[in-house]
Amino acid sequence: MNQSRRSQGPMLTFTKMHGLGNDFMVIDAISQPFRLQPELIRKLADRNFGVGFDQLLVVEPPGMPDVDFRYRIFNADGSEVEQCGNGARCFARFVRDCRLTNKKVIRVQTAKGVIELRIGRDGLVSVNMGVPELAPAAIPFVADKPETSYTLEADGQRFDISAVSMGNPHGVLVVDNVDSAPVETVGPMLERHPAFPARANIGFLQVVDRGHARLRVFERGVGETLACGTGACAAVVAGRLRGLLDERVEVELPGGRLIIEWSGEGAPVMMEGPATTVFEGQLRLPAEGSPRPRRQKRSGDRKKK
Ligand SMILES: N[C@@H](CCC[C@H](N)C(=O)O)C(=O)O
Repeated sequence: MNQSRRSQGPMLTFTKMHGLGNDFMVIDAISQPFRLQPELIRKLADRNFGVGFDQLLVVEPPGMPDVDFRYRIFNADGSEVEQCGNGARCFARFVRDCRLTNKKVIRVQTAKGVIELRIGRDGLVSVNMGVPELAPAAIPFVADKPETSYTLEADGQRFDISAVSMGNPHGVLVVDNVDSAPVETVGPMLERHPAFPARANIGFLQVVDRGHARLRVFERGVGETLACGTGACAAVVAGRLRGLLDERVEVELPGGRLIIEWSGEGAPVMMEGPATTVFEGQLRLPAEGSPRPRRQKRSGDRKKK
C-alpha cells in the first residue's frame, strides 16, 4: 500500500438536508463512530473543498431517561451550539427516514433542554421549541434587568435591540425593509458586541402586518443564512413583546416560510415548516493522527525577513 492510501481513515456516511435553504450535513453517530474535531468540521463545511453546510447535525444515543435521541449541533466555524430550529425539523425527518424510530412524537435532548418534534401527514414538521428566556443572565446579555429592548452602541451608531434566548442567543432589530437592511455590516458588528458575551445571532425583522413578518438573520458562527428557525422564533417573541405581532405569525425568510406561534411569557414557542433531504453520500475521513499535508512552496512565496 502506498503512503497516501495508508494515511486514509474510515468511510463516513452522511445525508445532506435543508430547512428552507439553511443547509446541513447530518451524521448518524449511533451506527458509526465519528470524532467531532472543530478542524475537521470546518473542513467539511467548506463550500469549495468540502461538503458545504451551515450546520453539522449529529444524532447520538440519549444521555438521559424519557428521550429518544441526543441532538448535537455545530456551526460551520466548528463551534458547538445549543439549538437549531431548521435543524430540528431535519433531525425528525432523518431519524424517521433512516428508521431509527417509528414514533410520531420524538423527544430529543439538546444542550439546553428537551424539545419535541412531530411529523405531520402533510410532511411538515412541527417543533415545540421550549419557553424563550428573557432574563439577561440566561441569554447571556449584559443588562441589569429584563427590558423589551435595549440600546447598544457600536461604530458610533445606536441600535434599539431586543435580546431573547431560544436556547441560543438572539438579538432582534426592527427595520422598515429587510431588503435594504444592513445585514452584512451591522450583523457581524452586533454578533460580537460585548453585551453578548457568548456572541449572538442577529435578526432584522420587518413587520408587514400583525400576522405577517419578513426576516433576515446574520447567524453566529456562519454569516447570513437563507433561514434561521430559532431566529424566526426569537423575532416573533421580540415582535410580540413590542406589541407589534399577533399570536400566530407567518415569517417570510429568504429561503421560504415558517409558521411561528407564541401565546406569551411562560409559554413555549411552536414552529412549523418543511424539512428536505437533498442527497446521501460517503466520504473518507483523514486517518487519526495523520500528518497534515505540507504546503508546496510556490515561486511567488516571499522570503521571511
Ligand atoms: N440555523 C439555526 C441556528 C443555528 C445555530 C446558530 N448559528 C447559533 O450559533 O446559535 C436555526 O435554524 O435555528
